[in-house]
Amino acid sequence: MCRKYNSDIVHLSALGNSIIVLNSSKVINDLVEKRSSIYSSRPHSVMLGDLMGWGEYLPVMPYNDDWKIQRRIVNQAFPPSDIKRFQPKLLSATHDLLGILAQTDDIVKDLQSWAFLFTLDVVYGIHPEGTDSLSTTAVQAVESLALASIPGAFYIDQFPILKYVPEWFPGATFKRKAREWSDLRIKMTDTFSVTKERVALGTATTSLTSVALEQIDLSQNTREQEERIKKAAAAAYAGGADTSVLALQSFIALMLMHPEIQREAHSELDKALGPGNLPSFSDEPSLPYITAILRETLRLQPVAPLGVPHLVTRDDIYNGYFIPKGSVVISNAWSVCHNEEDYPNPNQFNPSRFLDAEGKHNPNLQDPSGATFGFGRRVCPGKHIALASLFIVIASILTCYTIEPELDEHGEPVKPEVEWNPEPTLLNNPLPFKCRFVPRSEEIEESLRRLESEF
Ligand code: HEM
Repeated sequence: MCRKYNSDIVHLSALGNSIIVLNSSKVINDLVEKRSSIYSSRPHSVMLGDLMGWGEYLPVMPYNDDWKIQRRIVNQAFPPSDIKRFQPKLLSATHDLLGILAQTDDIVKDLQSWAFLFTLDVVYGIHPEGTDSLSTTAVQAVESLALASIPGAFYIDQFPILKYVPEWFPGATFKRKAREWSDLRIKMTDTFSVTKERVALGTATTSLTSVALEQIDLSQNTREQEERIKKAAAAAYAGGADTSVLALQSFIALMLMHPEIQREAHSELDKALGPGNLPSFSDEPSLPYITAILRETLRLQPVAPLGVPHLVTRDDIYNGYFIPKGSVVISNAWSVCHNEEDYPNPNQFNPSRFLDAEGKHNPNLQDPSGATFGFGRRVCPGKHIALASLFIVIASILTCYTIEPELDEHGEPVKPEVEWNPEPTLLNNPLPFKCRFVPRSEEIEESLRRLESEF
């Protein structure tokens, strides 16, 4: 539509709702960034907000004073300038993952454990063993959030009156689902009490929750402050886990389809690290190709292609267009990331586009993380943690393994073909695929054995 009407701003009308789609960095910057005081709310969702109870949690709540306070809690714990304090936690979760990849029979499950391990540790300072019930609850709660966020998944959002239908009423399965999913939210939010106890005992490790608890103002209502920390922590936990898994799934799928790019990455890693050594965060400056792979993965397959919708809270005029208060605003990250002017041959997976002729970072090319983590005041507060965790896990997987196609019954490699889900989901996921993680050398196998014995 953007091309057809030669406009990077498009208006849609659906059941009386006004939807504005912004298709270029320029309009997104002009509106969602520069006029962020009126472009930062969220559309109301009956299913997510009222029935499942997520209405007072960061990703779902409207732009108000409570949002600002909860947002500050997360920003103070994750200042972009000081992600270092969480690096050991990210490294530890990555090493746990490395140990199991060679024998994996369910990649998605293993990636979920990695993401929940590091988010649980970063948000609550908890390091559970294996399939701990805390992770299981969180996986289910996040799954329920994702299902309820699928546009049009529940009629209730188009016909809010249905929320008064009793649970036993024929066809009211959405109400039973909402109750079960709300129970999961409550259980997950309660993870807070584990950290609170540890902080009181002096045994807590640094986490979003411990940092926030230490900053509680004892002269004010402490119960209210704790409630906000609880919700901010649960939002960060929920916001971080699924998204990171999807980014990593896309990376693995792209590596499977591009052995030539794996070879290039292996060569950079071997030169920078030497035989048998695993990467650490301090290696990042000498691994520009790995960073380029991360950027290109997020660009080609953005995790949230249409971002998360914002809501305009005041009438506005832009370039002669009237934008009514209450319009839903969709910042089209996909369109920004596939813009041919910035990224020639945008559908091609080509990490080298982010490097200059000497193989260093190309400062003239837009880093797609400016679009893939959202915009304005609602920009993802976990962005820097997410980028750090993805860098270390990508560098570590490529150091240890070659990602290869599965073998057929004759021992021949099956041609890898991965497709991404064409359904209108909020998050972009590759459809299920199989692959093998083949250790790259005996030295690496030895390092992996050492890791296993350490954990
Ligand atoms: C690859 C990983 C990730 C991606 C692609 C991602 C992407 C996003 C996007 C697109 C938004 C919506 C921004 C907007 O409304 O404009 C968002 C919001 C959010 N993200 Fe992330 N995210 C990731 C990881 C994380 C992590 C690791 C955390 C926390 C540890 C986190 C916590 C949140 C929270 C709490 C929000 C809601 C912010 C608000 O509404 O004010 N995310 N994220």
